[in-house]
Amino acid sequence: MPIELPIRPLTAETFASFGDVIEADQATMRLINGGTTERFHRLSVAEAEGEGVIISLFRGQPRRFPYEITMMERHPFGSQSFSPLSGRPFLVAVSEDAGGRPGEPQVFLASGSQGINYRRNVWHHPLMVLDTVSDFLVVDRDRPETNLEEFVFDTPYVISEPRP
Ligand SMILES: NC(=O)N[C@@H](O)C(=O)O
Ligand code: NI
Repeated sequence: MPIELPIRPLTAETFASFGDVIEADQATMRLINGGTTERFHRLSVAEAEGEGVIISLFRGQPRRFPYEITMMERHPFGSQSFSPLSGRPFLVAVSEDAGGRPGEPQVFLASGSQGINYRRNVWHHPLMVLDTVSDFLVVDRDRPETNLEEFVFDTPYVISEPRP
């Protein structure tokens, strides 16, 4: 029987042990370009060992609910960020590491104005888009085929509804 997972709102505090939330944080803001632009500086840092950092666009198909989380993945040699280009909310599922395997996933609802950057080697579920096809700007390490570890759960988890 799948284990039900609750959804929580995404905040910098609740996400801190997994990575950073990319959003307009006034504490980081500095005015540039003659005062015409607000720069929210250094919201996160891209990490990549042995390969360059690249920028890609992911066009994700929406997940159907109830949605089973049967696996998690991680990227041992680099961080991975997702920033919504379509301005649409999406789900983020992350796990603490429990002796080389993911613990119970924690699920967050990211708003359309929030992105996330998974720190290097953090267990997460692949992109979970809601409702309609959505585009995301992704910053991560080049050659993803050499930077992927996956784990399949014995017992799946389930997200019944896409909203808290
Ligand atoms: N495979 C790929 O590039 N995407 C995943 O890493 C993901 O987290 O969506
Ligand atoms: Ni990933």
